[in-house]
Order: sequence, then C-alpha cells, then structure tokens
Amino acid sequence: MKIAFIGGGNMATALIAGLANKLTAGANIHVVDPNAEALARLHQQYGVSTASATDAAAGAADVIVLAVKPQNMREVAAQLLPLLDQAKQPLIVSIAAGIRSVDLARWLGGYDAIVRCMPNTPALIGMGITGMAATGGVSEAQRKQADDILSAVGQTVWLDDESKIDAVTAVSGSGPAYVFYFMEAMQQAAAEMGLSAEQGLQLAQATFGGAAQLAARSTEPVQVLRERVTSKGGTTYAAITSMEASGVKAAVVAAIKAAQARGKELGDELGAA
Ligand SMILES: NC(=O)C1=CN([C@@H]2O[C@H](COP(=O)(O)OP(=O)(O)OC[C@H]3O[C@@H](n4cnc5c(N)ncnc54)[C@H](O)[C@@H]3O)[C@@H](O)[C@H]2O)C=CC1
Ligand SMILES: O=C(O)[C@@H]1CCC=N1
Repeated sequence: MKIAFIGGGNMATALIAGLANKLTAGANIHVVDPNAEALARLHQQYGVSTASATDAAAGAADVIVLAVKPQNMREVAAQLLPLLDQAKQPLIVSIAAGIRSVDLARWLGGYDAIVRCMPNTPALIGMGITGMAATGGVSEAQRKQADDILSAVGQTVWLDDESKIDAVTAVSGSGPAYVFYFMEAMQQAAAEMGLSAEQGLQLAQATFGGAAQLAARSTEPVQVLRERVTSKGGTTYAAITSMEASGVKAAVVAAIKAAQARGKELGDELGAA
C-alpha cells in the first residue's frame, strides 16, 4: 500500500513512526511539507520519500492522509485536486480537527471517498486511539485500508455519525494534554513538598501508567477502583474532598465540552469558506 502524507508535522510524524516498516515499508510512504527540516528528519528516520509541494506521487497514492492544520485544509485540497488520480480513486483520510467531510468533499470537487479520523499522539508509541467515520463513497476495501493504517498505531473506534468526531476530539484527541496537565500539577505538588523534579515525574508517570493499566484490566467501574484507594478519613479522602470542594470534576467536564464546542466552531468557521 502506498501512503502519502500532506503535512509532515507532529501528528504525521506520530503516525509515520507507528506505520513505517510495520504496515508498509518506509519507501512506500511519501511526505509533502514545505518545511525542509521536517522532511529531512522523516527521510532519515524512516526512509520515506519527500516533496516540498503536493505532487503527482501524492495524488496517485492508494491512501492520502491530510495532516495539516484545519486552517490549511482548504488550500491543501485546492493543491491536491488537479493531481488526484481520478481513475484510481485514492482514499482520502483527514485527521484535521473540526473539518467536516462534506466541506472537504466540496473543496475536492465533489470527491467523496473520505474517512475523517481523530487520532492522538500516543500513536507515536503504538498506543494511540482513533475515532473514525466514513463518507458514502468509501468502499469496504478502503474502510479496511483506513482501519489498517490507524490500527497500526493503536486502537480504532468507528462512529455511525461523523458529528460524534467532535466529542472524540474533545475526549481522546486532546486528552493526552489533560493527562500531561494533571501530571504537571502532581509534579508541582511533589516539588512544593520537597521531592526532586525527577522523583515527582517518576511518581506521576508510574501512577498514571499503573492506574490506567489497572483500570484496563479490571471489570469494575473506575469509580469502584477510586473508592478502593479512598479509606474513610484517610489521605485520599482528604484529597478527593478538596477536589470536590474546588469543583475539579465539573471543571474537567466543562473543559472537555469546551474542546467539543471549539471543534464544531472550527467546522462552522472554516467550512463556510
Ligand atoms: N497534535 C495532535 O495531538 C493532534 C492533531 N490532530 C490534527 O492533525 C493536524 C496536524 O496537526 P499537527 O501535526 O499537530 O500540526 P503541525 O503544525 O505539527 O503540522 C502541520 C504541518 O503541515 C505543514 N503544512 C502547512 N501547509 C502545508 C501545505 N500546503 N502542504 C503540505 N504541508 C503543509 C506544516 O509545515 C507542518 O509541518 C491538525 O489538523 C490537527 O487538528 C489530530 C489529532 C491529534
Ligand atoms: O488541539 C487541537 O486542535 C488538536 C486536535 C486534537 C489534538 N490536537
């Protein structure tokens, strides 16, 4: 399978790292990006071919992954349209937050073999999770191609309704940032209580990793796992009571809904163009 990436930034790098030499040889991956440094790094690390602007090799790939910022998607579609191999009907995979397939299809002259995805950065180490939705023009074989690509870097979740991608974006697309934010807070508290930065980081990392694995391997709800740590009148009880008094859970729910709203807003703003 030949895969082209338009955009070779953070997320494309995470996907290429997971894919190259596993699902397909690095030589079967073509990356387009105006940033020469990013291209040189990707070529050196994974043996991918590169181009500074969208070219015929990109347009004739089996799968074309659009991995530019949402604000650049329209311009990228315009650059791609004359180079798209219409006889071959490549599958377009978009990972841009907010951008709806219907708008992308319009920018691509009515082309509708599009899978809209929302991966996350743990794809870099094969531990990503991606929400996916297909348009009507996607064949079963192409659905499988998209699933194979994203499954190479973690789990996939197919959605029956594309609009749910904004919720996936808010929960797991942006989610790694929430985890890192919480780890920063744990590290800050550790430092303020006299532990070294390294110790704080080690404690936070091992706690997140251990708790996440415990939850993944348990059949019990996470609430029960939390209650099992929380002895009445004990230390965890003091911490959770403090968090509840500060409205931490409500604030997290509101924050995730703000991310979802921003995804919708991006779709409205950029799709209107
Ligand atoms: N970073 C993340 O955690 C996630 C990002 N996304 C989505 O992935 C997309 C890319 O995000 P990042 O990789 O974080 O951004 P980034 O800024 O690291 O990468 C974007 C790349 O696109 C390149 N580019 C700009 N215009 C171009 C053009 N006309 N042709 C080819 N390349 C062009 C830039 O030089 C840059 O290297 C966004 O749409 C974002 O919503 C999706 C899931 C997670
Ligand atoms: O923050 C963003 O807009 C992108 C989408 C999900 C993660 N990063």
